Amino acid sequence: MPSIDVHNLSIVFPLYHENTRNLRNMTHLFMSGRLKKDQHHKILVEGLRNISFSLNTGDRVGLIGHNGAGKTTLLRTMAGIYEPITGHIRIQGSLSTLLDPSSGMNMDLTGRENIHLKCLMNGYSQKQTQEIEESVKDFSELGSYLDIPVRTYSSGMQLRLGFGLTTAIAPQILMMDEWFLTGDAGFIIKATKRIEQIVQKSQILVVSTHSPEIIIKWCNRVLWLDQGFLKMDGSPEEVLPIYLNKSYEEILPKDAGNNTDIVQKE
Ligand SMILES: Nc1ncnc2c1ncn2[C@@H]1O[C@H](COP(=O)(O)OP(=O)(O)OP(=O)(O)O)[C@@H](O)[C@H]1O
Repeated sequence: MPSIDVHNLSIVFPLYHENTRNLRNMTHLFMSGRLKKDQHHKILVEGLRNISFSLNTGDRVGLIGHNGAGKTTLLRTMAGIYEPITGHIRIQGSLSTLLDPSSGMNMDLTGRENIHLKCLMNGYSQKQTQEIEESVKDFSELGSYLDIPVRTYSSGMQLRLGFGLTTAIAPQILMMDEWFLTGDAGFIIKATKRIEQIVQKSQILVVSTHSPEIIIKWCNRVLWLDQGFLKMDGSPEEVLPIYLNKSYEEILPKDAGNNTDIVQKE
């Protein structure tokens, strides 16, 4: 069964930029107590501070928190991009991430070659590879661009390819940053539909978002990060009213009762 166990996790970032000597630029970080000095007097920012939680099958988690709270850092650490300085993360199950459109993509290869490479790395059969290629081709609408190097793509084209490829097969665990649902209006509609299909099939979802609508639609659990700490862990009904300082009825989208494509909550 897929699961995620995060225990006493802390992440720090060294600050190398010369502006770190300018105290005015750093006031908000000083105020929050998130700046430290190491033994060489280098300034460090605490991205995450002593976080613990466990996720199991059926958990559809919305990560919320104000700018700089640590949402992206937590997603990136769970995805294995950042190394914890203390604590540990244990993940069981197949994991896909929608964090960076070009991540895992070889920019010198064509879109089609990248599809084949990913399928090869995942050990997919020839038949599965053909199906994935068809699915990505349809979704991305890249046409003949699929046969030229990815480095020549616009950022929107990279997004279509990365999104199409990552969502072609439903993983057991899906992690995504909500900014993935940006782009032109047509793409957002298409991407939202595809995400909703994959969200229904995935057994654990973690989405970082500033949107209460996404949480109400997709999530049955909310982790509220504040200044790098885990401030609250509960259902949307429990956490959102406190976070937004509104009643749950005020937060509910007006058409919530009529929405037919809402993901079923466990
Ligand atoms: N590469 C980095 N180097 C230095 N500091 C960083 C780095 N990445 C993040 N931080 C710091 O870590 C803290 C958490 O940042 P993070 O990007 O995780 O926040 P967030 O909740 O995702 O914010 P937002 O909603 O604005 O995207 C912030 O104080 C940020 O300045």
